[in-house]
Amino acid sequence: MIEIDQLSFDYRTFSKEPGLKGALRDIFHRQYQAVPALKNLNLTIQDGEIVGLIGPNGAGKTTLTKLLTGIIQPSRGRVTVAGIAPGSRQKQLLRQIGVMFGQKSQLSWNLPAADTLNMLAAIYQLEPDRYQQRLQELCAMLDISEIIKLPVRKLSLGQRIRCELACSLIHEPRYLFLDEPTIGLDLLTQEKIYDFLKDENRLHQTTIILTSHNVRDLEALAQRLLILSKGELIFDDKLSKLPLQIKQADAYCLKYWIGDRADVREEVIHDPGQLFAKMEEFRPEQIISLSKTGVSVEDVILKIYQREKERQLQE
Ligand SMILES: Nc1ncnc2c1ncn2[C@@H]1O[C@H](COP(=O)(O)OP(=O)(O)OP(=O)(O)O)[C@@H](O)[C@H]1O
Repeated sequence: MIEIDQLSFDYRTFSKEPGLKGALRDIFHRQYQAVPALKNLNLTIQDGEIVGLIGPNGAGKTTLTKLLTGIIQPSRGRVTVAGIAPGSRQKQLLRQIGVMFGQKSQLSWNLPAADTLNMLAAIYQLEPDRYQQRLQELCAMLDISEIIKLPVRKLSLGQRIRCELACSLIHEPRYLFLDEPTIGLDLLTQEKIYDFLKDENRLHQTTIILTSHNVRDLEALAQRLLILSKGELIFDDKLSKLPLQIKQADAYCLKYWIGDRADVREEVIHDPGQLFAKMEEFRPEQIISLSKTGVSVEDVILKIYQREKERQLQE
């Protein structure tokens, strides 16, 4: 379980004066400022959950991931993962954490991914049989048996990301942190990654914290959505509970003819149940078209960002 209690984090920064004089002045009278990145966050994530984390640039998502993986320590408040403070960097916890950044690689450019996997097995002191078994499982699930033998520089982005995922999961972590895992990937490869992550979560009850600006990722995977804005949690619920009702936003436009073919009618129906009932009334040839319209989850999230920005400007 991940428990976050009144968690705050401030970066300490200073402004640099321009020119040589400014640089000299800075040495003796440096003006420090605290940049609040997270403010009094309260949150509990149960084991086995897939949680999507989203928010505008600068909202504090990376800071939260860094706190949860022990890269930085809280300024105030408390965070524990499996009952241990990540900042303590205890081996017992680090072995249970896997991290993958879509934009940063943990692979060596000139070496095959298999070498990195072997190195990780040594670092995590994986028992040889267990390692081989896990490697085979990941190779089969990610379809990388041949790819891991090639130098990383020869791989496509999609192939590399699949190898990165294998590296993040080779030690069977209970908590997986993913940051923009599908950035730059084509739709088909994105789907493959979604299927893999769903299987990994189902088979091993891996808790997944997914940070992404790609709403498709969140729709495909996240059982729960967290929206951060200016270091505060402004939404924590299922996607279907987004404030502008998605149900109402979804609309089905049914076009059909009755009597003679010239009598064409169009109806907009919101409830899928009603839609099916309506379609039962017709013979298949009477239905001219059926299309889905309405507001997408992406539109709703954009509206939330805009509303938050307006609220912050008014304050
Ligand atoms: N090393 C740093 N020193 C000072 N301020 C920082 C530092 N890193 C981040 N910040 C500030 O902390 C706040 C949160 O940044 P963070 O990187 O966590 O946001 P984010 O939600 O991950 O953004 P993005 O979507 O752009 O990656 C921002 O105001 C940012 O300017």
